[in-house]
Amino acid sequence: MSLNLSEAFKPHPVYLHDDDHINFDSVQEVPDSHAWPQVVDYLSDLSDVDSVPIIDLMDPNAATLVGNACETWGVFQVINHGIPIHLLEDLESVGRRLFQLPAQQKLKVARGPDGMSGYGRARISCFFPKLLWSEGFTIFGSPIEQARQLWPQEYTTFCDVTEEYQKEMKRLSTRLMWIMLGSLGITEDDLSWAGPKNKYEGPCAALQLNSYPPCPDPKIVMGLAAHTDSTLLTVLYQTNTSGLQVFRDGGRWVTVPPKRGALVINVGDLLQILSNGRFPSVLHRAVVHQSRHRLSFAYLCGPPSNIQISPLPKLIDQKHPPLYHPVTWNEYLGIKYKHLNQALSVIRLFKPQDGSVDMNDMKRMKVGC
Ligand SMILES: O=C(O)CCC(=O)C(=O)O
Ligand SMILES: [Fe+2]
Repeated sequence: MSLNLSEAFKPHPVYLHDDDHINFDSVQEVPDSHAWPQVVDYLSDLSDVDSVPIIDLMDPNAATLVGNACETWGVFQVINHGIPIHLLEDLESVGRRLFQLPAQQKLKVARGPDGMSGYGRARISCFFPKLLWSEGFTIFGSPIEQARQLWPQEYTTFCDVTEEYQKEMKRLSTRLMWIMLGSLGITEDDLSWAGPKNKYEGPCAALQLNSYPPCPDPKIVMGLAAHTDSTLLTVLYQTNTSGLQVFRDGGRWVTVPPKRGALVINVGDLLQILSNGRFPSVLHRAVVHQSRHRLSFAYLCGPPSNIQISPLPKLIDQKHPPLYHPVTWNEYLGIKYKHLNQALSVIRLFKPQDGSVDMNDMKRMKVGC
C-alpha cells in the first residue's frame, strides 16, 4: 500500500531543509515565518454548552448515538473503547522521547519530499503562506528503520509500543467503521471490498505523531491549520492538553476538551463520499500553548488504496442522487494535495438543486480555506 499511496504525493513534495527548520526549544520570539495574521477564538470556553458528544461504546444505544454524532458533528469522543490506558500512556511516553531529541538527531530521519514515513512538517503546510508551530513523525508499517537510526542501542521500545498501538487501532477502527456504516443500514454485503468474501483484513492506515512545542506567543501561531482528514475515519488520542478545535455552523471554533482515556473519532472525507454526504467530514485545527508541550496521535484509517470509493447504492434514490465521482484513496490524495479543502468540491457531481453549496463547502468558504 505504501508504494501506491506515495505515488499520490510525488507531484506535491513537502521539503524540510535544515536551514528553514526552526529549533522550537530555543525560540524566544515568534519569527516572521511562523507569525499568522490572526488566530481567532483561541481556546474557546471549555464549558461550552455546544460540546462534542462523548459516547460510551458499552452503551446499548451506542450505534444510534454514533450515527447522530456523525450526522450532526462529524466528530465524537469514545470511552470504554477497550484500548488499555497503559498503552495510551506508553505511546505518549515514546512520543515525548522522540520529539525531545535534539533537532539535528530528528532530521536524520527526515521524511523525503514525496516520502511516506519519518520526521517532517505537516503535509498541508505547503498550502499556507506561514509555517505551522508543529512537527510530526509519520509511521507506515514498522518504524524500525528510523528507530534504529535514532536509538541504535535501544530502539525496540519505540517499535514495540507503536506496533502494539497500531494493532489495537486496527481492531478499534474496523469496529467503529461498522458501527458508523451500520447506523446507516449498511452491512458487510453492501461494501464489496470490505465484505467477508474479500477476506477484509482491516483498514490501511498510518500513525501520525504530532508535537506542538510551547510557544512564546500562541495567539499568533497555528499548530495545525484548518483541514479535514483524507481518511474514512481518524482515531485521535490527544493526551491531556487541549488544543483540538472543530468548526461549527455559525462560524465558531469549539474546543474538544481532553478526557482521560477518551479517543476522538473524526469522520474523514472518504466516509463523506461513501455516505453520500450524510456524514460530513469535520473541519478541525490545532492551537498551541505558551508553557505546555502538547502531543497528539492520529491513526489515519482508509480503505485499500486502489479500491473505488463512491456513494453507497443503498443511500441513493431519486431524492438523493449520488453526489460524488468514484475515486480511489490514491487518486483522492492526489486531488487533496492539489486542492486541499476544495478537494471534495472537485469530485462533486453537481450542486444541490436548491442552488446551495454543500454544508462542508460552505464551512470552508467561511474559514477561507
Ligand atoms: O493535534 C490534534 O489535535 C489534531 C491532529 C490532526 O488533526 C491530524 O493529525 O490530522
Ligand atoms: Fe486532522
